[in-house]
Amino acid sequence: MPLASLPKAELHLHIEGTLEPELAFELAARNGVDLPYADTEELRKAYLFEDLQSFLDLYYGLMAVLRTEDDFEQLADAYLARAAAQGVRHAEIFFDPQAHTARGVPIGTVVQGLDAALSKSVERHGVSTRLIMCFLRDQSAESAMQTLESAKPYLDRIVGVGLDSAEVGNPASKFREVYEAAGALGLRKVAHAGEEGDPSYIWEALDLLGVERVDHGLRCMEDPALVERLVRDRVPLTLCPLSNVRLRAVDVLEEHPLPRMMDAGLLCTVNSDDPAYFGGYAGDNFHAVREALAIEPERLRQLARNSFLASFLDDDEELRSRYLAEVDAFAFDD
Ligand SMILES: Nc1ncnc2[nH]cnc12
Ligand SMILES: [Zn+2]
Repeated sequence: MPLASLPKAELHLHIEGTLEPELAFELAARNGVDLPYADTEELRKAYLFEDLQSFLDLYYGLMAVLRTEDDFEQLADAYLARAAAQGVRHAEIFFDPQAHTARGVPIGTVVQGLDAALSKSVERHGVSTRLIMCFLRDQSAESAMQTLESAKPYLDRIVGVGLDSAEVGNPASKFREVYEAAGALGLRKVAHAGEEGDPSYIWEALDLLGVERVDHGLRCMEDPALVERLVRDRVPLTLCPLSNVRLRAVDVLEEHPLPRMMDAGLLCTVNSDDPAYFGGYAGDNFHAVREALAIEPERLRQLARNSFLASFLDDDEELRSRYLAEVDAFAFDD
């Protein structure tokens, strides 16, 4: 079987980051939104990012086209179809409520629209799903708390909370209270840390927020004590190799620390982050790291196993076992 069909879980995926230019223009026309680009080609040409912030500016701007439940359903359904075609069997999907409520789109519209796609995903695409609500770390702690409060009617559809957006200058400590409150509501906890921020951002996510998984975690390699802690506690890292190149967290994929991270005993997973912007979905990321870093088949299998082990499928161990058996049975032929 081709590598793309290696069964895998995607654990670091922003649904808003799956908005392909074609769909953006379709939704813009439907909703009467003017985009500052002539066509999809011109929009794609703008995808040359210098860092995280230059990406976020474009990313939040393009979200203007997402307005109705149907828009969110269509967005999520298109992602699930693409992910399924690249071997994704389970997806834990981030969304950014504040990026929509700030534009007057209620959180209920977002969750109900996404849920309309997610609730049909097993049947339509053979992909099980979970939904994770992220707080924007460049907004205030009060806004995060209000967002958690506004999500209360929808918590049966949300498995956990995350933290994303501009990292440097917005440490995890700012969100200690809201994570405590989320934990008290039974929500799982993850956070972006160590993408652009130094290792202290990862320490804070672990020690102050009590996260179970670290999104990115790339810069942990600068701190041996931190690596030791992550290995000891088997804290999964959701790495996004193509994203790291596009946002210049690493210069070239050939220099990505993934092999060294695996050698160090870290529980690494490979994910796509914002695939419409960074040049590839989950299977494309696996393919790219295999080519650039010469990762051998048994290590690719380990990455796929890790994705299910790191997932929040502990509420369905039978399903997790089935997925792991699929990974073990996979025969590489390319
Ligand atoms: N890579 C990333 N880092 C932080 N926030 C994000 N939001 C969407 N993608 C992100
Ligand atoms: Zn991310």
